[in-house]
Amino acid sequence: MVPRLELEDLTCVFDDVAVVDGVSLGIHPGQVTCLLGPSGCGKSTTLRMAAGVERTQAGSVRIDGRVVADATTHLPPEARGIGMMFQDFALFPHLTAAENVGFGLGRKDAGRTARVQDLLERVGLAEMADKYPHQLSGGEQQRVALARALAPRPSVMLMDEPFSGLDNRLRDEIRDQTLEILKEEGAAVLLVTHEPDEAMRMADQIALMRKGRIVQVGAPYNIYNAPVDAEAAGFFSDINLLHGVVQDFSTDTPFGQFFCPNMRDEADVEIIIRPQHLKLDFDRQGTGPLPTASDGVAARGQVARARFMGHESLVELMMDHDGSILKATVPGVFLPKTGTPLWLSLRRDRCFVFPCKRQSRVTSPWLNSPAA
Ligand SMILES: Nc1ncnc2c1ncn2[C@@H]1O[C@H](COP(=O)(O)OP(=O)(O)OP(=O)(O)O)[C@@H](O)[C@H]1O
Repeated sequence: MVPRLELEDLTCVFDDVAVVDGVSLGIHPGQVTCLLGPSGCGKSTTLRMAAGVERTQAGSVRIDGRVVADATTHLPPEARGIGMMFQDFALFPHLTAAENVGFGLGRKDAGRTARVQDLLERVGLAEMADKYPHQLSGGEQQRVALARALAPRPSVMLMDEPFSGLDNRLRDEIRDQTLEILKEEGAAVLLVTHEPDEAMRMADQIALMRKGRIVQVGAPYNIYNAPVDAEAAGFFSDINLLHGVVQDFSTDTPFGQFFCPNMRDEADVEIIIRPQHLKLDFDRQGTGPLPTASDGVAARGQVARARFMGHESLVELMMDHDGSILKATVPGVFLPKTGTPLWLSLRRDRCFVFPCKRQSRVTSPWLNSPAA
């Protein structure tokens, strides 16, 4: 099946810098794709090229197989059959909620009133139809903006940080409502965000972007559980990072041996693990837990700090073997005193081993860097 929205090799150069560099992506009807990445990586510029607000310098944008932009073609945004929603909502202040929603529908459109009414009901604002934007809360304005963007039944929805103006309390609820309506409408959705949680919550597919390029595309589960590199892993959560050196396709660590297939001898490697995949155990007069196949060998440290985070506790251990700090999270309340000896093991199926990309070679092979 041809994707409804196809970006192929999109490139945008500003002042000799490629801020978007060969981006390709396909989005099917009813699918939400989140373009996720740090500030300045080129997400909005990509979206703006898809919308037609920014000219496409190289590559192409196709909607339902039709070229709407390439080096020689440029359909304006209103001729592309897209809905757009940006972070400032940009409602017309002199129009009521109902008039805002109906704005993109022709005055002679027979179904106009019914469509406006239906959308206002679905976003839970039927009672607010005659209110002006300044009489609505931030969350209500966001919902009017959503209804307005969806009113002409766009085949593609382009959304740039559409929830960033909302306070935290409202945001989750509105995200869920928005997702439900987007799914009902069946548009292909490209949503820009710099928040991993938002992408995990909303996306069928996440496209992770860095320095103008897409570095990984996949379902949230796959991106989280099989990151392409340490930076991708660190984008979604705090991580622990151990360094190792390859010898005979493996590296030895105080937590046991890790395989390093296809890596040459003497190569530096990084072993990444998220804090929730470390296991803590009591000291038992210095003996610690026995090694197991799934958790490898345990290593000892002393509690440097323990904090209660709400639904879990974060324990930082200073490791006996090199003085580095490793972080482990434990469900519920676990607040051992500073200096308490504890043993730490790593869930080996949750460790990622990557060639080290960093330029500076570390002095201690087991040094744990601050989380990315
Ligand atoms: N019109 C422009 N002229 C020159 N540089 C620009 C222009 N628009 C964007 N840039 C630069 O391109 C880079 C990418 O910007 P873009 O807005 O696409 O990033 P982003 O990933 O959406 O960031 P954010 O999450 O902060 O919005 C930035 O370094 C930005 O300064």
